[in-house]
Amino acid sequence: MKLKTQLYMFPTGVVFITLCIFVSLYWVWKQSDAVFEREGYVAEINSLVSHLESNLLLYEENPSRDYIKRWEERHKQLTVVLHDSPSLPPEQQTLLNSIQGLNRGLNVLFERLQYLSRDPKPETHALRRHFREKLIAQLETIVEDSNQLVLLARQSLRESQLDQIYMIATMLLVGSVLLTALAVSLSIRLRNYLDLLKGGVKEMEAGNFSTKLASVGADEFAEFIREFNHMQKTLEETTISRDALQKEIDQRTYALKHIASTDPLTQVSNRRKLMEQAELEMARSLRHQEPLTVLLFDADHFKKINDTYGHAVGDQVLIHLCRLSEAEMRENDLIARYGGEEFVILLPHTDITGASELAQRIQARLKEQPFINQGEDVPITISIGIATLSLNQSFTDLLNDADGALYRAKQAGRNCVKVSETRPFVKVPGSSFS
Ligand SMILES: Nc1nc2c(ncn2[C@@H]2O[C@H](COP(=O)(O)OP(=O)(O)OP(=O)(O)O)[C@@H](O)[C@H]2O)c(=O)[nH]1
Repeated sequence: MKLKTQLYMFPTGVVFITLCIFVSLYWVWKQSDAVFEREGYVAEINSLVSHLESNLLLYEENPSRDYIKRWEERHKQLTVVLHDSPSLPPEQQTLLNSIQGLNRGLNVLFERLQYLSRDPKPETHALRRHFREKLIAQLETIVEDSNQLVLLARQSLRESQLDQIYMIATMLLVGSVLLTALAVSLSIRLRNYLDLLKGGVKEMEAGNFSTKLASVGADEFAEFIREFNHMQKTLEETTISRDALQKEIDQRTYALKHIASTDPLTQVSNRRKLMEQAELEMARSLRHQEPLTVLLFDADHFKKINDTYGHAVGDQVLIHLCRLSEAEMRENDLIARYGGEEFVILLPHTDITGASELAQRIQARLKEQPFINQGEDVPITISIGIATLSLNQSFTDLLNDADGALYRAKQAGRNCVKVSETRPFVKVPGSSFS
């Protein structure tokens, strides 16, 4: 059943019950009116009968023509009243018929009484009294019957009132039961649909757009659920395309970051990345009181290699130099091209000893694995300067120290390692720096 129909049933039911109650009350009012009318009618009959009775008594005392005339007038009026009766139910109509029969007999009896009244014989006296008593008895029977008619009318009204009360009570009871059942069914429907929707919204909130809500039937709720599913599908598609876009952006951002921080020839970090990373490592080194050392190396007589083999081979030699160095480094170490044929290796948690060992390993490896150009070894050596971080020193100062050591290595004949003589960063338990 459609929700609209179910909602319309409430006012329709209330209007129907109210109408029935009004009709019922109107019916009772009409019945009461009819009883009042009958009471008036019976009062009129009783009044005329009473007149006839008193007229009869007067006639008995003085049997004059005047009283006969009055009797006839009253009797005529009574006949007219009985003839123009209101419409009555069968039982009351039977009673009225009996009154009409009695009325017809009144004149016969009165005529006989007149006849006997004119006869002065003493033996007629008893007969006259008999007719008079019969006439009075008949008049009283008319009064009794008419009173009975009123009683019947009142009884019929009472029955009718009881019927209407039962009918109204039944209607109110049935109506309220039906409307309550309707309200309960509506509230269950509403609660079920709201629970369903709540589940759907929670799923969406959790990022799950694929769960479709079950739409049963063809009511407004089912229509709403279908619209909800449609919205969920649209959102799912939008989210998928947004996710794909975000993935693409992430990939491109990563590529751009890589390009921005990488030397295009050797694919090691560039100077910019070196500076960024150095800043982090210096802060970490100071915080954890760990040594931080740099290794600065430069290819020896590189100009000669370029001149001998050409610039392109010189490029390949630089790449070879980087790959060999990387092979000897730890994961946390960072190699960066500092400029031209000069490279820096940033060594966290490493002191001078560790850096010197690495420098020697790189030199040894270079000796073992020279660059080969067209089947011919290209002899290449490097000079290395090492410096470790001192207290209150900037990274530029540290590089300058390493550069000073490198200079000394060059001066010492190249292909060797020199260490900066600045005061190293020393870890002292229980205090900060020394
Ligand atoms: N092939 C190549 N050569 C480069 C690159 N960058 C710098 N160079 C060359 O490297 C050479 C460096 O020469 P110098 O500064 O005189 O030093 P060197 O010849 O290595 O001599 P020392 O450093 O004193 O041993 C120059 O000829 C530069 O042109 C590069 O990316 N590729």
